[in-house]
Amino acid sequence: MSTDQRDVPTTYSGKIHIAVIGGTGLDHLPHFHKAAVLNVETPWGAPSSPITVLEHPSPTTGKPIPVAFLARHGPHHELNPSEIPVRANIAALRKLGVRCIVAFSAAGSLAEEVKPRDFVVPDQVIDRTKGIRPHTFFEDGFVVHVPFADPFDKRVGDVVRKCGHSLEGEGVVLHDKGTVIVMEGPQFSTRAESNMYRSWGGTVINMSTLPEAKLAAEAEIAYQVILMSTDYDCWHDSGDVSVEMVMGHMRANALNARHFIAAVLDELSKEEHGDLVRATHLQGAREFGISTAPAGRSKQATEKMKWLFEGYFE
Ligand SMILES: CSC[C@H]1O[C@H](OP(=O)(O)O)[C@H](O)[C@@H]1O
Ligand SMILES: Nc1ncnc2[nH]cnc12
Repeated sequence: MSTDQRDVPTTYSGKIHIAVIGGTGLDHLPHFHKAAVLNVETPWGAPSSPITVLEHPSPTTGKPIPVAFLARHGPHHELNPSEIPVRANIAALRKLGVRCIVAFSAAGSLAEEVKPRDFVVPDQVIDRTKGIRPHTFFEDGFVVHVPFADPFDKRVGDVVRKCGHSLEGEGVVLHDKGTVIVMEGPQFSTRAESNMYRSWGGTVINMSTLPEAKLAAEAEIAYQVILMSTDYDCWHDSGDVSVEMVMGHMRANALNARHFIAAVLDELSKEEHGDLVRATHLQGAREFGISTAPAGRSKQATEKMKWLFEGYFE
């Protein structure tokens, strides 16, 4: 353990509403004050990594606003996309008070106009995971069906888009919408699959946006992912995707990615977004959407639900 880490508190008393989930090439956020590092246990196990609490001064009030940061693949990228304990990640963040997540992920481009190093703020998703990832909180005697027609939160998405465009003069290229195909992995696609996804209207492809977005929706958390294109996948004649290619583009564009996230955190820390980061527009949706009648609810599942949704189901 570094001296730096030894000195950081392991508890944090305030509520944290905003979180960033980082992926490949973005396993920490430097240049933020590290207020705490938390080890949170959930009924779904431990999250991918300890959760770092960063404090970000609000540009309007100067007040330090806490932001939770979680490295999706673990502190040393030891979890492949199918192994990520996504339920524990989302549950741990919700328990800390998080109601607004800005996720970040590398993605292959399926469209000529989305060049490597461009950013995409998608508005749709197609699920090509294979059912091997636990993907719901609502099971084992506690059935809830959640709307998912618009998989990302439009309000958070619009804040993210505005911030991305404000950085255009600094070399950020942003595509305001698109469909992300989420595949199982860890192998990349075949050429036939890549061409099929293009024919479906896919804009970009990755392995991590699901079930993350589905579980956030279940947990009444406003969620938007920012994708950075790191390759043209294998449909393109510029060379097949490899980890070296992904990492090369990610490293080369890391500064833009960090500026983008900092701009989003600046904006979300403003008082005018208080309701948005508390997701008051989503609040309470799960409490009354249960399909299972009280007599059919298992005690074990109900306990987990009470843990996750404090104050509901009393
Ligand atoms: C190292 S390339 C594959 C990897 O990159 C994408 O996203 P993330 O940023 O979460 O790592 C993709 O989903 C895969 O996990
Ligand atoms: N081409 C690709 N396919 C799936 N996931 C990716 N992550 C980055 N590039 C990718």
